[in-house]
Amino acid sequence: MSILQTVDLKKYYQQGETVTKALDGVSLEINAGEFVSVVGTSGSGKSTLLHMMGGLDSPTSGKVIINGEDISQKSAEQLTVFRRRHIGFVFQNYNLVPVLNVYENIVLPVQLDGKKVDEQLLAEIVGVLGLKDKLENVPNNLSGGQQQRVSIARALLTKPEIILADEPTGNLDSKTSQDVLSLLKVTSMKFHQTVVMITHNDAIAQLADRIIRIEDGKITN
Ligand SMILES: Nc1ncnc2c1ncn2[C@@H]1O[C@H](COP(=O)(O)OP(=O)(O)OP(=O)(O)O)[C@@H](O)[C@H]1O
Repeated sequence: MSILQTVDLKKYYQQGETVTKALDGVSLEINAGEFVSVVGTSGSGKSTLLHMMGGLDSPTSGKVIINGEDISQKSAEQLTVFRRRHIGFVFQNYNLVPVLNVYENIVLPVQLDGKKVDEQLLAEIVGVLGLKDKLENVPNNLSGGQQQRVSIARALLTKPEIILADEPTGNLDSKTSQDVLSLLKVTSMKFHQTVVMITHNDAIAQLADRIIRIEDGKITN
């Protein structure tokens, strides 16, 4: 069953006379539970695609359909709520709040949504990710790999159907990258999530169930 679909998605940027076709007619379908990587060289359109899929930016034309809903039709406020409830983001630079400890960082999106923290799920997630002993640390006292595991825990706790990861291992060495990604794979399977991960690293991409290749804003495979 398709959980995420893009239909002839285009994103053009105009600067003066120049038009950059960051996405130039991308149609793809991702099934529920799939772990997909999006691979392409620098400037090929990967981040633009992920931003459109996550409703962080709107397309020039085309559709993004998540769970049967066309998110391109939503207002900015509707999108904010939709993102918080359905999509988890993992970024290369972790995006943790430095003054909050690990526990506070992980529960922040749930609290922002006015929901009660599922402490049992949280305990399970931090157990799998090996963060049980780190809950009171602030991010600065953690290694890059640990910080990325915190950002994965934060994404998982809101129980999103889809996790969008933009170069999640971009700042990590290759051994830590493999460890963090294996954990992302295990946890997303355990909690029945779909993962779309951007990378320009072919070895990392191979860990996915399927690889989508993008070049000059077009899918090439
Ligand atoms: N806000 C913007 N204004 C103008 N051009 C943009 C903007 N954002 C992206 N682009 C252009 O769109 C194209 C695709 O950019 P995008 O960031 O999606 O590539 P990418 O594959 O993620 O690259 P990288 O791996 O270097 O992050 C590039 O040519 C980029 O310069």
